[in-house]
Amino acid sequence: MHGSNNDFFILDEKNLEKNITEDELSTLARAVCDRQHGLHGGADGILFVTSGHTGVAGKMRVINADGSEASMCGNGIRTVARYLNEKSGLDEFKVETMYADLEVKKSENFAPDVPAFDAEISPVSFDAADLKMHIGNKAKLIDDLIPELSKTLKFSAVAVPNPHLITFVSHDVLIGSELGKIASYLNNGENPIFPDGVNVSFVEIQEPKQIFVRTYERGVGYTNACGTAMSASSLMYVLLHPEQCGTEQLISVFNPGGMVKTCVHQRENGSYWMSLIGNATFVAEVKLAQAAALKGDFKHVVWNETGEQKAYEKFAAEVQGGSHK
Ligand SMILES: N[C@H](CCC[C@H](N)C(=O)O)C(=O)O
Repeated sequence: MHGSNNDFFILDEKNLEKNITEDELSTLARAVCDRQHGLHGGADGILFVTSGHTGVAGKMRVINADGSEASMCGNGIRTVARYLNEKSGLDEFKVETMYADLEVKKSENFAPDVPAFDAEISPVSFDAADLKMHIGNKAKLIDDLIPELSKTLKFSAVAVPNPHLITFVSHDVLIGSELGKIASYLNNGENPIFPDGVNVSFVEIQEPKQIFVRTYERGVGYTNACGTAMSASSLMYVLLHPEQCGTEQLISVFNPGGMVKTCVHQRENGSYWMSLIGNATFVAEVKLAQAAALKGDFKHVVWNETGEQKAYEKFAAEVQGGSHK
């Protein structure tokens, strides 16, 4: 399944032939997601769906393509919401994630045969501890320089709850090589600033309430879109450009894979959360022996396409015209 062509294999614990260990789950993700030797061209990660605790329709765990686990996945939770909606018949429910049970609900289709869901993105924190960020004794980083990374770009760091490093840039910088350089340094090999890595996004403001977000993801690399990054970028857009957009206002967020809508909300206690509204496209139903999958042997996979991808590509082509890309 995918959200904005940020694609995942959804693995429902109920379909396992036998229990899977933590190591096997990590090995499985690396095997099936590999873009060269993986399953049907690979994916950006595995979303492992289990029953979860009372009060939720299911639980989502996020395993990146490199086998690392993340606390949240914005595009992913919309696809899990669709998966659970079709299993349960519920249009509005909660999904358990590592740090919170999040509200999801079925939305209006974005286009014919492009189903959409609305997901709560929360909790949000600016604290260095929650970001596992070390920049001197800074407790937060809001629109500030990190000289080790860039002499000119100003960054903001926010956990939603997975960690994001965001900077607002010109179109030329957005499409340049700076993002890859900075994100590779922070994610591939040791670095003292984000020892656990961080998702890095460059954001271009195209017009009021319309931004373009390009992300290099921790544990994956460049993706077509990153839902939590688009949500975090929307929050920083509202906080740093209040003259253009406030809370409770819809933002169009374009990305290399398509477009989503976001909205920033602030609770009575001052904390923020975001709505992330976008497609949840079901590409194919996949059947494969568990032992073969673990070995990266995909010769006997059964792959049944749903036909939805065509409709999504048509939608993405139409909206990209609107993003003065
Ligand atoms: N790579 C992310 C997890 C996947 C998030 C992304 N695919 C999304 O849609 O939010 C991390 O390690 O924090």
